[in-house]
Amino acid sequence: MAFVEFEKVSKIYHTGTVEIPALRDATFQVEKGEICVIVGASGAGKTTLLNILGGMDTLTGGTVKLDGRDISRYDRRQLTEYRRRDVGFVFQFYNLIQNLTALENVEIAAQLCPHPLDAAEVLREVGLGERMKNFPAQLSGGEQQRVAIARALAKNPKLLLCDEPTGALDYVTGKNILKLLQDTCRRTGMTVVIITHNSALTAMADRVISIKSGTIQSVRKNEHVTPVEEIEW
Ligand SMILES: Nc1ncnc2c1ncn2[C@@H]1O[C@H](COP(=O)(O)OP(=O)(O)OP(=O)(O)O)[C@@H](O)[C@H]1O
Repeated sequence: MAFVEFEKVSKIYHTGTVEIPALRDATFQVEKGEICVIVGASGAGKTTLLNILGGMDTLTGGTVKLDGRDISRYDRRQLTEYRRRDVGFVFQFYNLIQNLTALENVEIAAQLCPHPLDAAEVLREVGLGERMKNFPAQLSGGEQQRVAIARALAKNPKLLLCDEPTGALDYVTGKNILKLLQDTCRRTGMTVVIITHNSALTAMADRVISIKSGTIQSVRKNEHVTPVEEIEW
């Protein structure tokens, strides 16, 4: 049994009388502790897939299991609980609370879950030991994304989901963030799923899933994972 299992997952959005098939029979698996990069063009269905995996959206058909649990049958309350306890999210635009310090942003998320890590310790691990008392506006984009990653990690989640985590960052800063994600995955054994349109990032992944027009095109295990610092794009 794999850690993440998508089995013939479909998602149809309805806007008025128009049906938009965002996912069609999506089937794939991700093993525990892997970095999985899901790559595809704009509109391919990446966010839809990530939202379903993160319990933020429901599916039209199929089955999604995480760690043996069928999350696709969860009701709203169970999904809320799942999002709180089991999933850490990192978004393109950080989504920090502006009037809380870096430390408070991490603490507030940690308070939601039963077995959080120490917020200050996690901030030190992402390289922000000296900036904990700063507000988001006093931090660079890369530092804000580090806070967002610390916030996700402090929940001690089963799964870390990242939606274009470097989309708002310059090249070097983006690379540092990806290195942090790769190092964190290796150090903690956490399963990390990253969605991106940048196919260069597939080199850093243990598993590469390519998606086009809502259909999984290929699922590939990467035999030669490249350290982020050696990837160029
Ligand atoms: N809430 C929604 N209502 C209607 N259609 C939607 C909704 N969300 C997504 N779609 C449609 O579903 C398809 C897949 O969208 P999705 O956002 O998953 O793609 P994506 O690969 O993440 O794209 P991008 O890289 O631009 O974010 C698109 O055709 C999109 O317009």
